Amino acid sequence: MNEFQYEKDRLDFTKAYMERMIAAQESGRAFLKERQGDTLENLDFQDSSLRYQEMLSHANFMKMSSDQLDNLKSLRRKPYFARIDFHRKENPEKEQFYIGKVSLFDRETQLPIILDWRSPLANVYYEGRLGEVSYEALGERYEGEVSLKRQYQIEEGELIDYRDIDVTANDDLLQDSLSQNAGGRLSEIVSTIQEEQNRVIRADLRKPIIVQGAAGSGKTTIALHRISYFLYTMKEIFKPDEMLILAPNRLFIQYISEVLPELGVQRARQSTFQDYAVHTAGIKRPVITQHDVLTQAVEGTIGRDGVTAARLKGSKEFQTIMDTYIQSLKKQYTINQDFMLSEFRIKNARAINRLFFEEYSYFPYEVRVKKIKAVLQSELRRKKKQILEKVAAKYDEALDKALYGMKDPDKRKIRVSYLITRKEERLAEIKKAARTAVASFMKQYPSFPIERTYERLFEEDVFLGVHPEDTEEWRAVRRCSRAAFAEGYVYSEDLAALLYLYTFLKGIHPDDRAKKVVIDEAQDYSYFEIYALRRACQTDLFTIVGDLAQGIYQYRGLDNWESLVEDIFPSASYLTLQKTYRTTIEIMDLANGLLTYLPVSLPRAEPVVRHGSLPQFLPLRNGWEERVNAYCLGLVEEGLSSFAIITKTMAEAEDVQKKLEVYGMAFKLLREGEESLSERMVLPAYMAKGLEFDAVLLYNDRDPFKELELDLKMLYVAMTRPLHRLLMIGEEKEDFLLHLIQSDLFVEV
Ligand SMILES: Nc1ncnc2c1ncn2[C@@H]1O[C@H](COP(=O)(O)OP(=O)(O)OP(=O)(O)O)[C@@H](O)[C@H]1O
Repeated sequence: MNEFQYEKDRLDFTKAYMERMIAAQESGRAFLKERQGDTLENLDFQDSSLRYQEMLSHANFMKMSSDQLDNLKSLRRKPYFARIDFHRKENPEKEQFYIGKVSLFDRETQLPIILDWRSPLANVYYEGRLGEVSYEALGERYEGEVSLKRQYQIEEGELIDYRDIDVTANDDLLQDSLSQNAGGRLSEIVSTIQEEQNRVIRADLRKPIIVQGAAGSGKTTIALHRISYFLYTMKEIFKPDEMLILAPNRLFIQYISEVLPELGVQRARQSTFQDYAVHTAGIKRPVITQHDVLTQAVEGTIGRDGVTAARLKGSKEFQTIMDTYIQSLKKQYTINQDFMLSEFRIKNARAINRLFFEEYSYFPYEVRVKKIKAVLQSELRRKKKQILEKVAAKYDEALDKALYGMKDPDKRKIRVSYLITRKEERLAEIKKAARTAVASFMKQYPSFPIERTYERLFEEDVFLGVHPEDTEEWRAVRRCSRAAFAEGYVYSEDLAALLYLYTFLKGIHPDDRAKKVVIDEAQDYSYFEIYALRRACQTDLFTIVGDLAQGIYQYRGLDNWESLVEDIFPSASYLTLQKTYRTTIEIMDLANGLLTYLPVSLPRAEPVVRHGSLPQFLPLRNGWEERVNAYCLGLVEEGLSSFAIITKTMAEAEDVQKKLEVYGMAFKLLREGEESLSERMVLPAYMAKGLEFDAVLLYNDRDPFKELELDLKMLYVAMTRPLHRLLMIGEEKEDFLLHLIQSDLFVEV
C-alpha cells in the first residue's frame, strides 16, 4: 500500500473512531438526562440526601461528558497535525504517535489514538531533530530515537498532503499559517510552535519566567499556550479560575478571548491591572488612567509634576516609602490597656500585643484584629462564668457571716437585705459589662480606610515623617497627588500603592488571589505594580512577557528586566524570543531601522522568511482620500479584511475618521475603554499595542513623530502591527522619521 493511502486510512480510522465515541457520548448523555429527569421528579423537598447526591453526581458526570464531547467535536475537522515515529530504548518496536490538540485513547487498549500536544512525549516533536532524544514524564526519563517527523495538511477532515521534516523551523506548515489573514483575532498555533517558543511554553512550571520578545515574536500567543500547558500538566493542583491573565486594555481582552476556548483555558480570569486593583482593593474614586496621562504626555500638555509623580510612584523608592508608612500604621495597633471585665483582668495588654505583633504576624492587620477579637470573646466567655461564681461566692460568704455572726436582728436584717440586693446588682452589672466588653475594648484599635489612609501620606507632616529627605521631586509628587485627591480622583499610578496598602491592612480575598499570573505587555508596568501584584497574590508563579522596545510608558514603565529578577523574582528564568512571525521581512526591516535610535540596546527582530511588498509613503495632497479608498479596495480584492488607521494622538484619530466618513469610508473610531474590535478601525498608536491587522495605514497630519524615545517607540509599535501591508500617509516623509531609515526600504507612491 502506498504511504498516502496508509495515512488516508489512518485518518479515516481516527475519524470513524471519533464518530463512534461521539455517538456513544451523545446517547449516554440522553440516557443521563432521562435519569436526571426521573431523579428530579421523584425528589421531594425532604428527600434523603442520598437522592440529592445522586442528582448532583449525575450533573457532574454530564458536565464532564459535555466537555469531552465538545473537545471531540472540535477535533473532527482536524484530528491531528503531526506524527512522530519513536523507538523507545527498552521497547522492541518503534511506535507511531499522532499529535493533536487533545488526546484520544482507545477505550479497550488504552493506547493513544491521538496524543495531546502538551503531553511530555509530544515535546519531542517540538524540540529536537531526528535521532536520539529523551523526555521526562512523571519524574522518569525516557530515551529513544525519533526516526520520523511528519506534518499533515488536513482540511475539513480530508487529508490533502503530508510532509516529512527534520527541524520544525521554516517549515511549510508555518509558512502557510503565516500567509493567512489576521481576521482581527489571535489564534492558536499548536501545530507550528517553534523551538524557541516551545522552550518558553514548557519552561519550568514551578518557577517564574520573564520573556523579552521582539514585536510579533508570539509573546501573547505563547503566554496563553503556556497557561494551557500549565493547566494540562498541573490539572490535579490548579483550577482554571485560579489563573489570572493581565492584559493592557479591555479591547485586548476581547482580542485574545477567542483563542482561550481553543486552548481549553476559557475559564482563566482576564483583567487589566487597573480593573484588578480597583476591584480587589475596593477603590471607589474614579481613576485617571495611564492612557490619560500618556495622552497628555504625547500631546505635550502634561505638567512636569505629572510625569515626575508617575515615574516616582512606580519606583522601588516609593515601595520603600510605603513600607515605612505601613510600619508606622502598624505601631498604632499597640494596645496600652489590659482587657478587663469590670475590675477583673481577662487578658493583659502585653499578651494581646504579642498576639498582634508576633503570633499573627503573617496576617494582614485587620485580620489580626479580628482574630484577637475572637480570642478575647472566647476568653471572656470562659472567664465570665468563673468571675460570676467568684462574685456570688464573695457575697454568699458575707451573707453567711451576717446571718450567723450578727446578733442584732434589725441590723442583721438590713445587712442581709443589702447584701442580697448588692449581689444581684453586681452580677447584673458584670453580665451587662460582658455584653459590650469586647466591642468597647476593640475600639482602641485604629481603623484605616484605604483611600483616606493613602491620601494622608501626602500631607507634609506625615510624608516627612516617613521620608525625611525632602526633595523638589517628592514635593512635586505631593502637589500633584493632593490636587487629584482634592478633586476626588486617584491616578492609575496610585493603584499599586493602594493595592499594596490593602494587602497589608485588609488582606486580599482568596477569590482575588490568583495562583498563577500572566502579565502581557509587561514593559508598561512599573516596578512597584509588579511588586504589589506579587505581594497581593502571594505566589511566585508569574509568566511575564514584554518588549522593552515597545515601552511607550517609558516615563513610568520598566526600562530593564534585571530589577525584577534581582528584587522580586530571584528564581526567575529569563528567556528571549528573537524571531518574529507577524509581519513581512520588508515591514520588519523598516521598523528595525528605528530600533537603532532607541536608548535601550535590543537585538533586532529577525523576521521568518516571508516576503511582501515594500512599505509605502503617500504624501498628504489633494485627493489623498480617493487614493486611500482605491488602496483599500485593492487590498479587499487581494482577500485582506482587517485594516487599521493608526495615528499619533486620539484627536488626530477623531479627525481622520471624520474626514474619511465624509468621503464615504466607514472606519470605527476606537475610544478608551472600548471593548469591541471591528474590521476597520481608527485608533492611536498606544491603543494598538498588542493588536494586529492585515494592513495598517499610518496617518499623521499635525504633530510629526520626532526623534524622541516616546515617539520612536510609538512609531515602532504602529509599524509592527500589520501582517501584510503598511502605508504611511503624511505631509513629509520626515514625519514618520523615514529620513533616519535607509531609503530603499520603502517607496513613495
Ligand atoms: N509559531 C507560530 N506559528 C504561527 N503563527 C505564529 C507563531 N508564532 C507567532 N505567530 C503569529 O504571529 C503573530 C504575533 O503573535 P503575538 O501577537 O503573540 O506576538 P507578540 O510578541 O505578543 O507581539 P507584539 O509584542 O508585537 O504585540 C500572531 O498572528 C501569531 O499567530
